[in-house]
Amino acid sequence: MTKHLLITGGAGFIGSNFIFYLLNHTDYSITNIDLLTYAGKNIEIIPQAQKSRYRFIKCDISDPDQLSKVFDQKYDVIINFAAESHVDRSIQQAHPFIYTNINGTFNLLEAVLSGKASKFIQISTDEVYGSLEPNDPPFTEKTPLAPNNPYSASKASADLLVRAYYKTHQLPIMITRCSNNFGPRQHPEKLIPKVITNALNHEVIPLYGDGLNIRDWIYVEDHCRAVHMVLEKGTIGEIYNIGGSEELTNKQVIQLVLQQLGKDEGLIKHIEDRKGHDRRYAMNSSKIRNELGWKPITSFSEGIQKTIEWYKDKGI
Ligand SMILES: NC(=O)c1ccc[n+]([C@@H]2O[C@H](COP(=O)([O-])OP(=O)(O)OC[C@H]3O[C@@H](n4cnc5c(N)ncnc54)[C@H](O)[C@@H]3O)[C@@H](O)[C@H]2O)c1
Ligand SMILES: Cc1cn([C@H]2C[C@H](O)[C@@H](COP(=O)(O)OP(=O)(O)O[C@H]3O[C@H](CO)[C@@H](O)[C@H](O)[C@H]3O)O2)c(=O)[nH]c1=O
Repeated sequence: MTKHLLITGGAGFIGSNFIFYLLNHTDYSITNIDLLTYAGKNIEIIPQAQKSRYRFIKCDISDPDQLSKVFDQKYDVIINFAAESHVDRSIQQAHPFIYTNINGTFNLLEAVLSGKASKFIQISTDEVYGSLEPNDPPFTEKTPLAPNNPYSASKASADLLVRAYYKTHQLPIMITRCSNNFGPRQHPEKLIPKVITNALNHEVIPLYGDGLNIRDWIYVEDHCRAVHMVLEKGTIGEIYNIGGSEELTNKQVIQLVLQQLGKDEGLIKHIEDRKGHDRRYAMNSSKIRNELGWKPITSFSEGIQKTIEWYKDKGI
């Protein structure tokens, strides 16, 4: 029987890529709910052949009244991508992060508890584990949570609520924690789209601090494929780390993107560091690789080429 999924945050970067992935690779029906914040701009035209399997409802997941209206049917799965996602904004103003990332997740868990969906997948982040020193081994699913900024603290709080509903109520949940995504449809407040759009517009590229902070980059479609595998084959109650195993300093990332754009490094400008800036993230993904047979297939350089092409086509 065709599955009917409730996807939250499907107008954002990863959620929209995930919806396109599912529409192209499965026969699932999808209800996409999104508040359409400044980051929710990816409400795109769904091809005619797929329209009958898709609907969009504007909804704030933190508002129980609005949320109750989307449960005009029971869903097989809720996949929660909706979040305030930008660390710099959480340092400026934390309230929306608490409101959406914690309260929103709580409301969705309550909906599952009252029988409105059969399964719940929480889309989380490597940032909940905090920061690594240069020689530390990558994060595993057993690494203790140690978030360092309001965004990551709100995501870790949500993860703990998900865990608690599993332990207390045996709610059928799973959690995925992914490293830094890049690819089409990402908001240009994030590093890679900012480098691409600023460079194409001959604008300065701000590099925080010494530029030697390390992130583990993954092409968004590899993340989408991993979440799909967790949905199909994951074990209830489990956490799955997802990483690209492409550790690069921010300076290297910018240099590689500029090289592929044929642009000059003179555009890079070192600026004041981010407060509480995590030094290094790196993911050990051996659990999802060994248990579910997933691995990333797009190299950093190939993913950057596709991403650049998408932003150029969009007319930046
Ligand atoms: N971007 C990454 O590198 C990355 C890595 C790991 C995990 N994640 C997680 O993946 C998820 C998606 O991240 P993203 O980069 O696509 O974020 P995004 O900011 O691009 O998209 C978030 C979406 O959530 C929607 N939203 C915000 N508040 C809402 C609310 N109250 N109700 C309903 N919708 C709301 C926004 O309108 C937007 O469409 C987030 O949960 C994030 O924590 C992101
Ligand atoms: C926007 C910007 C960022 N940076 C630096 C800060 C970080 O070390 C690195 C990447 O920054 P961002 O693109 O904001 O991503 P980061 O803070 O790592 O967080 C991202 O990756 C996380 C997963 O690790 C996700 O959970 C977050 O939602 C997502 O936003 O680049 C700069 O040097 N200059 C910039 O202008």
